[in-house]
Amino acid sequence: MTVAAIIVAAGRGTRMGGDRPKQWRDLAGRPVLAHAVGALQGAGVGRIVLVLHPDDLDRAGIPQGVQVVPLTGGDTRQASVRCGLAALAQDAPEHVLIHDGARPFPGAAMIGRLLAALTDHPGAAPALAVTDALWRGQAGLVAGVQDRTALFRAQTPQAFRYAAICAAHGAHPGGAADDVEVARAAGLDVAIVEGDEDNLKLTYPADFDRAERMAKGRDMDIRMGNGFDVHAFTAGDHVWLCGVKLPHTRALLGHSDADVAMHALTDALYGALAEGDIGVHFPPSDPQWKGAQSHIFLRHAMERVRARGYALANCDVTLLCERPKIGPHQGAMRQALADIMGVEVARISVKATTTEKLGFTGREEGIAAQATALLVRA
Ligand SMILES: Nc1ccn([C@@H]2O[C@H](COP(=O)(O)OP(=O)(O)OP(=O)(O)O)[C@@H](O)[C@H]2O)c(=O)n1
Ligand SMILES: C[C@](O)(CO)[C@H](O)COP(=O)(O)O
Repeated sequence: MTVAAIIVAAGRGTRMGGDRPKQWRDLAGRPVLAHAVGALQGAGVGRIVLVLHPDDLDRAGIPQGVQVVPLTGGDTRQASVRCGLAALAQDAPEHVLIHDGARPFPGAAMIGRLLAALTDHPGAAPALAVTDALWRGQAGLVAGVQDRTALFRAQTPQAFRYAAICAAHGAHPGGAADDVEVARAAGLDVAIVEGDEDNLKLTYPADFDRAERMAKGRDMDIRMGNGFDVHAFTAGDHVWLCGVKLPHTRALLGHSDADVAMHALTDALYGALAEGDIGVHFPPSDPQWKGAQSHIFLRHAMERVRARGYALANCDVTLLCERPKIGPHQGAMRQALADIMGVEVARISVKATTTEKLGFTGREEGIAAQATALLVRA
């Protein structure tokens, strides 16, 4: 399944006011937009198109690792979405998430629910059931009550099969509030997926105050884990370390591919979640894991991280060995781990040390690895 995201951020924020559009205002140390981009990246979305107003293309603080597309063809949200869809056309993804740049906190668990719903439906959108009583008002007085049964508050990202939502936008006359409206006009079913109270849209100044309080609280919701592993050498001609195959005079012995570094990192993630270790999830007594490639374990640990609503802030892996020399392969190892974990390479560190020829690693009887991982609420 290939997934891309479009973040529409070309609005002028007239209801919020202020010296710049709301998505460019500072929220706990970085622009609102950077929170939205970081949250989607943290949820594993690697390809993001950012639709910006032409006046904003030179602004400081445009997030890294995204494709920037200037708004053309109108000044509505819908025009912004169409620009984003067109930008994805050349290498079309199967699924697309369409998100407001003015919503800084789209949670990873909610994004997981949306993508899962696309298996059975062409569209899926997050929403919260209305729980307050609803009134009609007139001249400052309550003029009547409104039945709230089956009413929902719509959020973004709204998720679609890419080809279907492109066709729906192509056929729509314009004037839709969101992409669910466009999809429904084309006859597409859109599943309602549980939204998230934290996924607020910044519309008025009071929303910004609430977001600042939330950002402070979220920054404190962090979890740390560490992992340690050892594998002995045996006869062979290569080792797997951090997902990279290195020619060597020996191999590492193990039930799986014996990627000792990836095992330590996987255990650090499970440890941060207090969800046991690799042996609990993939018992060595189970023959199906014999010879398994270790990326299966690491991917599973990252799925658990996201399902619990966290994102990886950073991780740090240290290999303890005399040989093979790790330095020349550090870049490839960091990239391999980033690809498997679905995070930016800048969040991953790989380094190595010898043990000065002391102990079992010094005698080259095996390799040890340790890892730490820091998780933050997504
Ligand atoms: N021409 C537009 C209008 C809106 N948006 C984006 O659509 C999202 C939701 O829109 P809204 O909250 O209405 O933002 P604004 O249009 O900026 O706000 P206002 O209506 O108060 O001016 C925002 O991320 C906004 O930047 C956009 O990309 N292009
Ligand atoms: C798309 C949206 O975020 C769904 O709630 C919302 O409709 C966009 O903002 P607006 O205030 O309706 O312009």
